[in-house]
Amino acid sequence: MESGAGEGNPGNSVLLSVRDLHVRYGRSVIALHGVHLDVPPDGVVAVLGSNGAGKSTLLRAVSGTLRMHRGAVSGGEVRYRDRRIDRLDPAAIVHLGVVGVPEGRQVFARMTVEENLRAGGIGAASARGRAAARRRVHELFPVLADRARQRAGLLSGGEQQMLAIGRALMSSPELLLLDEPSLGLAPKVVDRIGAIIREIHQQGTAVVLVEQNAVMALRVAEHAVVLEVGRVALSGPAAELSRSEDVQRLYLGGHAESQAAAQEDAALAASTRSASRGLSRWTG
Ligand SMILES: Nc1ncnc2c1ncn2[C@@H]1O[C@H](COP(=O)(O)OP(=O)(O)OP(=O)(O)O)[C@@H](O)[C@H]1O
Repeated sequence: MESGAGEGNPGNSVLLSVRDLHVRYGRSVIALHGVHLDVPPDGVVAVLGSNGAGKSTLLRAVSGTLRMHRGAVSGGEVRYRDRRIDRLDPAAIVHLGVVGVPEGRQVFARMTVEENLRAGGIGAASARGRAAARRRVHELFPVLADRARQRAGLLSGGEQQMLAIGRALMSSPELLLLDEPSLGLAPKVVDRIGAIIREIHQQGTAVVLVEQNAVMALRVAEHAVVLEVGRVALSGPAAELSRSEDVQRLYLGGHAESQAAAQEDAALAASTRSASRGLSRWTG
Protein backbone atom coordinates (compact mmCIF):
# COMPACT_ATOMS: atom_id res chain seq x y z
CA MET A 1 0.00 0.00 0.00
CA GLU A 2 1.20 3.50 -0.72
CA SER A 3 1.78 6.16 1.92
CA GLY A 4 -1.39 6.92 3.77
CA ALA A 5 -3.17 5.13 6.53
CA GLY A 6 -1.89 1.91 8.03
CA GLU A 7 1.55 0.61 7.15
CA GLY A 8 3.11 2.66 4.37
CA ASN A 9 6.50 3.67 3.06
CA PRO A 10 8.48 5.62 5.58
CA GLY A 11 10.47 8.37 3.88
CA ASN A 12 9.94 11.78 2.38
CA SER A 13 6.33 11.08 1.40
CA VAL A 14 5.37 10.66 5.06
CA LEU A 15 4.77 13.60 7.38
CA LEU A 16 3.70 11.59 10.41
CA SER A 17 4.70 8.01 10.93
CA VAL A 18 3.42 5.89 13.80
CA ARG A 19 5.15 2.53 14.05
CA ASP A 20 4.13 -0.46 16.18
CA LEU A 21 2.82 1.85 18.89
CA HIS A 22 1.93 0.40 22.28
CA VAL A 23 0.32 2.58 24.95
CA ARG A 24 -0.59 1.85 28.55
CA TYR A 25 -2.57 3.65 31.20
CA GLY A 26 -1.18 2.76 34.61
CA ARG A 27 -0.19 -0.87 34.99
CA SER A 28 -3.28 -2.66 33.92
CA VAL A 29 -4.83 -0.92 30.87
CA ILE A 30 -3.16 -1.54 27.51
CA ALA A 31 -4.95 0.82 25.14
CA LEU A 32 -2.91 0.36 21.94
CA HIS A 33 -1.30 -2.88 20.83
CA GLY A 34 1.09 -2.16 17.96
CA VAL A 35 -0.65 0.51 15.87
CA HIS A 36 0.71 1.77 12.54
CA LEU A 37 -0.35 4.99 10.87
CA ASP A 38 1.13 7.12 8.10
CA VAL A 39 0.00 10.60 7.19
CA PRO A 40 1.36 12.04 3.95
CA PRO A 41 2.06 15.78 3.69
CA ASP A 42 -1.23 17.55 2.91
CA GLY A 43 -3.17 14.32 3.51
CA VAL A 44 -6.33 13.74 5.50
CA VAL A 45 -6.44 10.44 7.37
CA ALA A 46 -9.52 9.40 9.31
CA VAL A 47 -9.28 7.18 12.39
CA LEU A 48 -12.56 5.37 12.94
CA GLY A 49 -13.68 3.02 15.66
CA SER A 50 -16.23 2.55 18.38
CA ASN A 51 -16.05 3.71 22.00
CA GLY A 52 -12.85 2.70 23.74
CA ALA A 53 -11.11 1.53 20.54
CA GLY A 54 -8.10 3.76 21.26
CA LYS A 55 -8.68 6.69 18.90
CA SER A 56 -8.10 9.46 21.44
CA THR A 57 -5.16 7.54 22.86
CA LEU A 58 -3.53 7.53 19.43
CA LEU A 59 -3.97 11.32 19.14
CA ARG A 60 -2.61 11.82 22.67
CA ALA A 61 0.47 9.80 21.78
CA VAL A 62 1.06 12.04 18.74
CA SER A 63 0.42 15.32 20.57
CA GLY A 64 2.52 14.32 23.60
CA THR A 65 -0.41 14.66 26.01
CA LEU A 66 -0.57 11.04 27.19
CA ARG A 67 1.15 11.86 30.47
CA MET A 68 -1.64 14.33 31.34
CA HIS A 69 -3.94 11.29 31.29
CA ARG A 70 -1.55 9.01 33.22
CA GLY A 71 -0.68 7.19 30.04
CA ALA A 72 2.68 6.28 28.49
CA VAL A 73 4.12 4.90 25.28
CA SER A 74 5.39 1.45 26.17
CA GLY A 75 6.67 0.43 22.73
CA GLY A 76 7.09 1.57 19.15
CA GLU A 77 7.62 5.12 17.99
CA VAL A 78 6.06 8.27 16.58
CA ARG A 79 8.03 10.23 13.98
CA TYR A 80 7.21 13.63 12.56
CA ARG A 81 9.25 14.67 9.53
CA ASP A 82 11.39 11.70 10.39
CA ARG A 83 12.19 13.06 13.84
CA ARG A 84 11.24 10.98 16.87
CA ILE A 85 8.62 12.91 18.88
CA ASP A 86 7.20 10.34 21.29
CA ARG A 87 9.42 11.58 24.11
CA LEU A 88 8.80 15.28 23.54
CA ASP A 89 6.48 17.38 25.67
CA PRO A 90 3.29 18.86 24.14
CA ALA A 91 4.72 22.39 23.77
CA ALA A 92 7.72 21.11 21.80
CA ILE A 93 5.39 19.15 19.51
CA VAL A 94 3.22 22.24 18.90
CA HIS A 95 6.40 24.14 18.13
CA LEU A 96 7.20 21.58 15.41
CA GLY A 97 3.82 22.28 13.77
CA VAL A 98 1.55 19.57 15.18
CA VAL A 99 -1.51 20.99 16.93
CA GLY A 100 -4.43 19.12 18.48
CA VAL A 101 -8.06 20.00 19.05
CA PRO A 102 -9.15 17.72 21.91
CA GLU A 103 -12.57 16.14 22.18
CA GLY A 104 -15.23 18.28 23.83
CA ARG A 105 -14.60 21.77 22.40
CA GLN A 106 -12.37 22.97 25.19
CA VAL A 107 -12.59 26.69 24.58
CA PHE A 108 -11.83 29.20 27.34
CA ALA A 109 -15.48 29.88 28.17
CA ARG A 110 -14.98 33.13 30.12
CA MET A 111 -12.65 34.65 27.57
CA THR A 112 -13.89 36.36 24.41
CA VAL A 113 -13.66 34.75 21.00
CA GLU A 114 -10.80 37.09 20.10
CA GLU A 115 -8.92 36.28 23.32
CA ASN A 116 -9.28 32.58 22.58
CA LEU A 117 -7.81 33.09 19.12
CA ARG A 118 -5.00 35.22 20.54
CA ALA A 119 -4.17 32.44 23.00
CA GLY A 120 -3.82 30.03 20.06
CA GLY A 121 -1.42 32.39 18.29
CA ILE A 122 0.98 32.89 21.19
CA GLY A 123 3.53 30.49 19.70
CA ALA A 124 3.38 32.05 16.21
CA ALA A 125 6.74 33.19 14.91
CA SER A 126 5.81 36.80 14.12
CA ALA A 127 3.07 39.41 14.36
CA ARG A 128 2.70 39.14 10.59
CA GLY A 129 2.28 35.37 10.89
CA ARG A 130 -0.39 35.87 13.55
CA ALA A 131 -2.26 38.42 11.42
CA ALA A 132 -2.21 36.09 8.40
CA ALA A 133 -3.44 33.21 10.55
CA ARG A 134 -6.26 35.34 11.97
CA ARG A 135 -7.32 36.36 8.44
CA ARG A 136 -7.41 32.72 7.42
CA VAL A 137 -9.47 31.79 10.50
CA HIS A 138 -11.94 34.63 9.89
CA GLU A 139 -12.32 33.59 6.24
CA LEU A 140 -12.96 29.99 7.21
CA PHE A 141 -15.26 30.93 10.10
CA PRO A 142 -16.83 34.37 9.49
CA VAL A 143 -18.93 33.90 12.63
CA LEU A 144 -15.75 34.20 14.72
CA ALA A 145 -15.13 37.67 13.28
CA ASP A 146 -18.76 38.66 13.90
CA ARG A 147 -18.61 37.44 17.50
CA ALA A 148 -15.07 38.57 18.29
CA ARG A 149 -16.03 40.33 21.53
CA GLN A 150 -18.51 37.76 22.75
CA ARG A 151 -17.64 35.35 25.55
CA ALA A 152 -16.79 31.95 24.08
CA GLY A 153 -19.06 30.20 26.58
CA LEU A 154 -22.08 31.89 25.01
CA LEU A 155 -21.46 30.45 21.55
CA SER A 156 -23.49 27.50 20.27
CA GLY A 157 -21.89 24.05 20.29
CA GLY A 158 -21.06 24.27 16.59
CA GLU A 159 -19.57 27.75 16.97
CA GLN A 160 -17.47 26.57 19.92
CA GLN A 161 -16.15 23.73 17.77
CA MET A 162 -15.29 26.27 15.06
CA LEU A 163 -13.51 28.38 17.67
CA ALA A 164 -11.57 25.37 18.94
CA ILE A 165 -10.42 24.58 15.38
CA GLY A 166 -9.77 28.27 14.66
CA ARG A 167 -7.67 28.60 17.80
CA ALA A 168 -5.56 25.62 16.72
CA LEU A 169 -5.07 27.18 13.27
CA MET A 170 -3.73 30.40 14.83
CA SER A 171 -0.29 28.82 15.12
CA SER A 172 -0.40 27.81 11.42
CA PRO A 173 0.12 24.09 12.01
CA GLU A 174 1.32 21.72 9.33
CA LEU A 175 -0.61 18.88 10.92
CA LEU A 176 -3.94 19.30 12.69
CA LEU A 177 -5.21 16.56 15.02
CA LEU A 178 -9.00 16.66 15.39
CA ASP A 179 -10.66 14.52 18.05
CA GLU A 180 -14.34 13.93 17.23
CA PRO A 181 -15.21 17.41 15.95
CA SER A 182 -18.75 16.23 15.10
CA LEU A 183 -19.57 15.06 18.62
CA GLY A 184 -22.99 16.28 19.80
CA LEU A 185 -23.59 18.53 16.79
CA ALA A 186 -26.68 18.67 14.54
CA PRO A 187 -26.29 17.01 11.10
CA LYS A 188 -26.19 20.33 9.24
CA VAL A 189 -23.44 21.63 11.52
CA VAL A 190 -21.54 18.37 11.04
CA ASP A 191 -21.74 18.86 7.27
CA ARG A 192 -20.42 22.39 7.66
CA ILE A 193 -17.53 21.23 9.87
CA GLY A 194 -16.74 18.50 7.33
CA ALA A 195 -16.65 21.06 4.49
CA ILE A 196 -14.34 23.29 6.51
CA ILE A 197 -11.97 20.40 7.25
CA ARG A 198 -11.76 19.78 3.51
CA GLU A 199 -11.00 23.43 2.93
CA ILE A 200 -8.29 23.43 5.59
CA HIS A 201 -6.79 20.44 3.83
CA GLN A 202 -7.00 22.12 0.42
CA GLN A 203 -5.10 25.06 1.88
CA GLY A 204 -2.22 22.67 2.56
CA THR A 205 -2.66 21.52 6.15
CA ALA A 206 -2.54 17.78 6.82
CA VAL A 207 -5.25 16.41 9.12
CA VAL A 208 -5.75 13.38 11.32
CA LEU A 209 -9.49 13.16 11.89
CA VAL A 210 -10.68 10.94 14.72
CA GLU A 211 -14.39 10.28 14.36
CA GLN A 212 -17.20 8.01 15.39
CA ASN A 213 -19.21 9.61 12.59
CA ALA A 214 -17.85 7.39 9.82
CA VAL A 215 -20.12 8.91 7.18
CA MET A 216 -18.65 12.37 7.66
CA ALA A 217 -15.09 11.12 8.13
CA LEU A 218 -15.09 8.97 4.97
CA ARG A 219 -16.42 11.91 2.98
CA VAL A 220 -13.63 14.16 4.15
CA ALA A 221 -10.63 11.82 4.32
CA GLU A 222 -8.51 10.30 1.60
CA HIS A 223 -7.36 7.40 3.75
CA ALA A 224 -8.77 5.81 6.84
CA VAL A 225 -7.92 3.28 9.51
CA VAL A 226 -10.39 1.43 11.66
CA LEU A 227 -9.26 0.71 15.22
CA GLU A 228 -10.74 -2.19 17.10
CA VAL A 229 -9.73 -2.67 20.73
CA GLY A 230 -6.38 -0.95 20.28
CA ARG A 231 -5.45 -2.57 16.98
CA VAL A 232 -5.74 -1.47 13.34
CA ALA A 233 -8.39 -3.80 11.97
CA LEU A 234 -8.71 -2.21 8.52
CA SER A 235 -6.88 0.46 6.59
CA GLY A 236 -6.96 1.85 3.08
CA PRO A 237 -8.33 4.54 0.80
CA ALA A 238 -11.54 6.07 2.14
CA ALA A 239 -13.40 5.18 -1.07
CA GLU A 240 -12.57 1.52 -0.64
CA LEU A 241 -13.28 1.48 3.07
CA SER A 242 -16.72 2.95 2.51
CA ARG A 243 -17.43 0.00 0.17
CA SER A 244 -16.11 -2.54 2.65
CA GLU A 245 -18.83 -4.82 4.03
CA ASP A 246 -17.36 -4.68 7.54
CA VAL A 247 -17.33 -0.88 7.58
CA GLN A 248 -20.84 -0.69 6.14
CA ARG A 249 -22.19 -3.13 8.69
CA LEU A 250 -20.39 -1.74 11.73
CA TYR A 251 -20.05 1.97 11.05
CA LEU A 252 -22.42 2.95 8.24
CA GLY A 253 -25.14 0.49 9.17
CA GLY A 254 -28.70 1.26 8.19
CA HIS A 255 -27.90 4.53 6.45
CA ALA A 256 -28.29 3.56 2.83
CA GLU A 257 -28.38 7.16 1.62
CA SER A 258 -25.44 8.16 3.75
CA GLN A 259 -23.50 5.16 2.49
CA ALA A 260 -24.17 6.10 -1.11
CA ALA A 261 -23.23 9.73 -0.48
CA ALA A 262 -20.08 8.75 1.41
CA GLN A 263 -19.08 6.40 -1.41
CA GLU A 264 -19.78 9.03 -4.04
CA ASP A 265 -17.77 11.69 -2.21
CA ALA A 266 -14.94 9.35 -1.41
CA ALA A 267 -14.84 8.12 -5.02
CA LEU A 268 -14.67 11.73 -6.18
CA ALA A 269 -11.77 12.42 -3.83
CA ALA A 270 -10.09 9.22 -4.99
CA SER A 271 -10.45 10.15 -8.67
CA THR A 272 -8.17 13.13 -8.07
CA ARG A 273 -5.37 10.82 -7.12
CA SER A 274 -3.49 8.96 -9.77
CA ALA A 275 -2.38 5.84 -7.91
CA SER A 276 -4.78 3.06 -7.11
CA ARG A 277 -4.31 1.69 -3.64
CA GLY A 278 -5.42 -1.51 -1.99
CA LEU A 279 -7.35 -2.12 1.18
CA SER A 280 -5.45 -3.97 3.90
CA ARG A 281 -6.96 -6.22 6.49
CA TRP A 282 -4.84 -6.20 9.63
CA THR A 283 -4.66 -9.25 11.76
CA GLY A 284 -1.91 -8.29 14.20
N1 LIG B 1 -6.82 8.09 31.51
C1 LIG B 1 -7.11 6.81 31.35
N2 LIG B 1 -6.87 5.90 32.34
C2 LIG B 1 -7.15 4.58 32.17
N3 LIG B 1 -7.69 4.06 31.05
C3 LIG B 1 -7.96 4.92 30.04
C4 LIG B 1 -7.69 6.32 30.13
N4 LIG B 1 -8.06 6.91 28.97
C5 LIG B 1 -8.53 5.92 28.18
N5 LIG B 1 -8.47 4.73 28.82
C6 LIG B 1 -8.86 3.41 28.28
O1 LIG B 1 -8.12 3.19 27.10
C7 LIG B 1 -8.92 2.58 26.09
C8 LIG B 1 -8.95 3.48 24.85
O2 LIG B 1 -9.62 4.69 25.20
P1 LIG B 1 -9.74 5.91 24.17
O3 LIG B 1 -10.34 7.04 24.93
O4 LIG B 1 -8.46 6.12 23.50
O5 LIG B 1 -10.80 5.33 23.13
P2 LIG B 1 -11.62 6.09 22.02
O6 LIG B 1 -11.59 5.22 20.82
O7 LIG B 1 -11.12 7.47 21.87
O8 LIG B 1 -13.08 6.09 22.64
P3 LIG B 1 -14.18 7.25 22.65
O9 LIG B 1 -14.70 7.33 21.27
O10 LIG B 1 -15.19 6.74 23.64
O11 LIG B 1 -13.51 8.52 23.11
C9 LIG B 1 -10.29 2.37 26.73
O12 LIG B 1 -10.32 1.07 27.24
C10 LIG B 1 -10.31 3.38 27.84
O13 LIG B 1 -11.15 2.96 28.91
